[in-house]
Amino acid sequence: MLGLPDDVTVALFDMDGVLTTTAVLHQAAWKKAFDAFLTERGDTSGPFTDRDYLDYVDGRPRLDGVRSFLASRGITVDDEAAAAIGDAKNEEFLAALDRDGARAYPGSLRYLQAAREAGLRVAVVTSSKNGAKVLDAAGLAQFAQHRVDGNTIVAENLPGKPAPDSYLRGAQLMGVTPAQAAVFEDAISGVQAGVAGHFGYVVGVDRVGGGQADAMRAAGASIVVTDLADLLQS
Ligand SMILES: O=P(O)(O)OC[C@H]1O[C@@H](O)[C@H](O)[C@@H](O)[C@@H]1O
Repeated sequence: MLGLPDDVTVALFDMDGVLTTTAVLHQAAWKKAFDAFLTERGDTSGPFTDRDYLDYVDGRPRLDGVRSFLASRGITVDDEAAAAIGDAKNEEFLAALDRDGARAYPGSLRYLQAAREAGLRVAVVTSSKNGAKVLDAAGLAQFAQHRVDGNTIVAENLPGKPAPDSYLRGAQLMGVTPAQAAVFEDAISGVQAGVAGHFGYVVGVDRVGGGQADAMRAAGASIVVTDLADLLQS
């Protein structure tokens, strides 16, 4: 009924782009911050693109995203400069969140309600330090028994996605083995994390089209859907 293997008793949901419509706000905030940085530096490699977001930033903790994108352009900066780009991005993101708000995808809300009715237990595993704020704004905090977020990752010194550690921490908090948990992800780095952690099922949620579904399958996703409600029919 939930479209998952029978031995899966816990769902570990990524947040931005899986449960909430906020992935686009992150992407736009990153573009503003990186383009300002590149312009200021007189860099001629071109502006930050949609492809850059998907390949280097999507799903990763804030500073990992900064480092990963800059490395792709052959740019190295000190810790202070990296943090300043991350801070600028967060200011943009918080302003956009105030302006546009965070909404749950209707299909994701239906899936969470169905999960609750079926007794599937739920945690949220997000790289974002704004996890609590976004879940509250979207009215979804009530569904999650535990949350691993960007603050947990820093406090516990966990390697970020694509490493599996944040999801493994989520499974541990829920008291299950990875084989008993399903991972739900919209980022390639997150699918890779679910596969690396040997989770029982890895659901890729393709919100962008293009080659994303194929890339998720190549990364090892068990199934790719465009909306969580698609799983309710399977
Ligand atoms: O800057 P924050 O809110 O801590 O978020 C870090 C990352 O969190 C992830 O959930 C998003 O996919 C990324 O786009 C974002 O950069």
